[in-house]
This record gives sequence, C-alpha cells and structure tokens, in this order.
Amino acid sequence: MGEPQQVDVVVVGLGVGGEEAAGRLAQAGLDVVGIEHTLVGGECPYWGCIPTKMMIRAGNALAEARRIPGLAGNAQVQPDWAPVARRIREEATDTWDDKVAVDRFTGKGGHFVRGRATITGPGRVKVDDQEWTARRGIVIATGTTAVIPPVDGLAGTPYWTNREVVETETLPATLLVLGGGAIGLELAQVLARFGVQITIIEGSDRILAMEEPESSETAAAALTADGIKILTGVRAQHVSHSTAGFAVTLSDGSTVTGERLLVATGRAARLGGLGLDTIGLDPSARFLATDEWMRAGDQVWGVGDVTGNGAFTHMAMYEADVAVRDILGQGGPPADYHAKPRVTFTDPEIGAVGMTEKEARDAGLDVQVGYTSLPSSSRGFIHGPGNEGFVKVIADRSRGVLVGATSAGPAGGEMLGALAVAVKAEVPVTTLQATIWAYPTFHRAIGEALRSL
Ligand SMILES: Cc1cc2nc3c(=O)[nH]c(=O)nc-3n(C[C@H](O)[C@H](O)[C@H](O)COP(=O)(O)OP(=O)(O)OC[C@H]3O[C@@H](n4cnc5c(N)ncnc54)[C@H](O)[C@@H]3O)c2cc1C
Ligand SMILES: NC(=O)c1ccc[n+]([C@@H]2O[C@H](COP(=O)([O-])OP(=O)(O)OC[C@H]3O[C@@H](n4cnc5c(N)ncnc54)[C@H](O)[C@@H]3O)[C@@H](O)[C@H]2O)c1
Repeated sequence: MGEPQQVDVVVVGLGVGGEEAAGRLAQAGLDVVGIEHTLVGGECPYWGCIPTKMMIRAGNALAEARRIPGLAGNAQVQPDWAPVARRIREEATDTWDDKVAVDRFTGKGGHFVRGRATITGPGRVKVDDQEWTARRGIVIATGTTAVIPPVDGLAGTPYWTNREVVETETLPATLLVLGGGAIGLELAQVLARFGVQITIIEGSDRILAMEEPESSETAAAALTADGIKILTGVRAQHVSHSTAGFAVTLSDGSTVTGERLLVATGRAARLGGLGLDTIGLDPSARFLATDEWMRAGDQVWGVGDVTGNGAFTHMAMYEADVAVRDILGQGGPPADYHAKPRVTFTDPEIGAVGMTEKEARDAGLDVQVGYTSLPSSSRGFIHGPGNEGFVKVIADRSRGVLVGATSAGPAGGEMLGALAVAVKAEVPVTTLQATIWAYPTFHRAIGEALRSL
C-alpha cells in the first residue's frame, strides 16, 4: 500500500444518509471520497421505502377496487404480481443498478469508490490497497441490516428478509411472517391483498408494540379483515425447512407452516469489522452514539440508521444535514428529537409524532389525552368502507402544548403533517383549538381530538 491520499472528508456508506452528506460536502467544494460496497442510495431505494411503497400502492388499489360494491357498482379484481415486480425492476431500482446515483454523486464533484471501507486510525480509511487521510474527518453512515434472531434451526434455511420479498417475481401461496413491526405488517398486508395466506408471529402481546395501543388495535383489525392470522405473545422456538416449506414451532407448543418465511424482527447497526477500535470507539456497541452535532468522536460523525435515533429515511436526511452544517462550520440548529415523525404504511396508515401516552406518563408529565374516531367524523362517514382510523393527541397540561400525537386513517400519514408542526413548534393547545380546520377533510378530526382534551 502506497502513501495515503490526503482528502477533506471520507464518507463510509452511501445510503440515504451518506449520499446526502457526501453530495452536499462535495457541492460545497470539499475534496470528498464516498465509499459504498453495495449500491449508492442504500436500503431505501433498492429494498426499502420506495419498492415497498410501490407494492403498497398496488395492494391498496386492489383493496379500493374491492370496496366498489355498495359504493359504485361492481368490479372484478384479478390480482397479478407481474406489473408490481416489473415496476420495481424498471422504475424503482433499474434492476438494482446504481449508475444514476453514482453519476449524481460524481456530478457534484465527489470521488466514488466501490468497496468495503475499514477505518485504520484517526482520519484514516482504507479499501483494499487504497488508503485516504481525511483532514476534516470521517462520516460513518453504514446503516443497518436485518436482525436474524437466534431461533433454533433458522440459520441456514432459505428464509426471506425484506430484500427477497422486494426481489421476488412470484408470490408463494402461504407465508409466515416473524415480527409484527413496520416491515412485517406492511409486507403482510400487501401480499395478503394479492392472495397470499399469511400468519404473523409476534413475540410481544401486540403488533406495532412501540406505538399507541389504539394503533395496534386498528392495524390488527385491518390486517384481520384482509384475512391475515395474527399470533401475539408467542415466540418462534424451532424452525425446520423441507421441500414442503417451513414449519415453525411456537413457544405455546403449536406449529405453524408456510411455503416461505419472512424474518422481520428489527434491524442491527452495521458496525462490526469497521475498525472502530482504531479510533477509540466501541465496536461491540449496538449503535454509534452521537452528540447533538452527530459527532461520534474527534473528527468522526455518524448519521442515519447506524446512530439508533430512528431507522427512517427522513431521520438519515435530517442527521446528514446537521453533520454537514457542523463540518462546514455553518451553525444552525443542532439535532433535536422531540418531534420525530413516523408512518407505518398499512391501510389505514398509522402516523405518529413525538411521545406516546405511555412515554409521556413514564416521563412524569401532567398528561392530558384527546381522542376522536375517524368513522364518526363527517369525512369518515362520507368515505364509508375503508374509513377506519382515529386521532389521538397527548398534551402536557402544565406547558399547554402537545408532546405527541397519532393520526391513523386512509390519509393518516398526510394528516400527520399538521401534528408534526404542532409538536415541533410547541404551538399552544389554545391556538390549535382556535384553528379553523377545513370541512369536510380528514384532518378536521384533529380539531375534534383537540376539543376532547
Ligand atoms: C422494508 C423497509 C421499508 C422501509 N420503509 C421506510 C419508509 O417507508 N420510510 C422511511 O422513512 N424509512 C423506511 N425504511 C428505513 C430506511 O430504508 C432507512 O432508514 C434508510 O435506508 C437509512 O439510511 P442509511 O443511510 O442510514 O442506511 P442504509 O440505507 O442502510 O445505507 C448504508 C449503506 O452503507 C453501506 N455500507 C455499510 N458498511 C459499509 C462499509 N464498511 N463500506 C462501504 N459501504 C458500507 C451499505 O452497503 C449501505 O448501502 C425502510 C426500511 C426497510 C428495510
Ligand atoms: N414505514 C416506515 O417508515 C418503515 C417501514 C419499514 C421499516 N421501517 C424501519 O425499519 C425498522 C425495522 O422494521 P422491523 O419491522 O423489522 O422492526 P421493528 O423493530 O419495527 O419490529 C420488529 C418486531 O418483531 C418482534 N420480534 C422481535 N424478535 C422476535 C421473535 N424472535 N419472534 C417474534 N417476534 C419478534 C418485535 O417484538 C417487534 O414487534 C423499523 O423500526 C423502521 O424504523 C420503517
């Protein structure tokens, strides 16, 4: 290996967060090396948000067509996965080719390197026999990978993760889904709408366990209506695979079977083998700890899933922005996580921002709860079939502001926008209550929930 090449910044991992940080730093005129071992853009465009939301768009179209009887006549629906698989290949992923993304980065002046990066010391990064010294520092944006739980018999079987589901061109007749979080629920609902018989196995006592209990109930009712069997409070104890498919023995002694098994039990940060020990950081930590400027150490920044602040594309973009401003000395607001939004794109969509009621109570706040159901709103009544949902707002009575909210419904993710502003900007509840909400919108239910505080 020759002398290391001097540059300003090395960005390790060009997923959502790394691509944003590296591109912006290069555009600002810095000498930036961006290193990616798989595809520039990361999980979101190739196996995450974009293809799965294309799948959901298709599944929701089927569900809407099935709501025509009683509303608008008759419709015959014949699901076909082929157009979905085609859109994922042709429109979303270029058949998993990142040329456009690489060109986008180099077009901004960045230097792209394909390979697996290892940190070799302060400011030093290598890929094979190339090495760089970064004057300003290193940005770690290595993302997460699917957690595969240590269930007896699971390793070595041809189980699916989100990647295989997104890549499949044919659907199985039956599918077992291990994990009732965002990935498990979104994918289960889509595939059920295309005729796959699905059983979800969730270890906690409810699906979507991190969200409000009402969110879990709403999601469970919707998935059950789609014909999905949901098992909660049971864990997989043993997995076996044969030509007939998968058999999973559960902690209650029962066995469930399926042609395929999707593992959707969370995400783990890609920190192993990165050389973190060479810069005084703990390589065995679950996530890369960062401060409010996304600094993980001296001249080291961490952005995106790897920081453990919420595995969402919008969080990766947000953290990249904070780190870029810090590296460029531009100032502005540091990272603030009190109004983190998230949307589970089931039908109904479940949007949430800030604290749940339980989190607010656990934090010792003087909690007030407002709630309204969507079917009882004018717009919900007009909408008819598919109108399930609710708005729940959590206020801190002593400060007179919202600290959290959930909007579930056909447009739950879109309704979340107003609630995210309210929580982020700490708009006084009295101002929110005096706001005029247009009639007959879904978001007018926010006004109803506020009135019930
Ligand atoms: C099925 C699914 C659906 C999702 N849907 C949504 C959604 O609807 N909305 C939402 O906000 N979020 C969604 N997410 C989450 C979203 O995809 C992630 O939050 C986002 O991709 C995080 O970006 P990142 O840059 O932190 O990590 P990643 O996208 O994981 O990118 C990290 C990159 O680093 C590379 N890398 C790792 N180690 C090295 C190394 N040593 N050298 C070189 N390169 C390396 C990897 O190859 C990877 O490309 C979804 C995720 C999944 C799995
Ligand atoms: N719409 C979105 O924004 C979106 C969509 C998909 C994924 N994501 C991101 O990706 C992350 C990962 O998604 P996920 O669904 O894999 O994880 P998750 O953490 O959201 O849910 C995993 C679920 O699996 C359960 N579980 C864990 N081990 C189990 C076991 N052995 N047996 C049975 N159940 C078990 C957990 O109790 C949990 O409910 C999400 O948290 C989210 O940040 C976001």
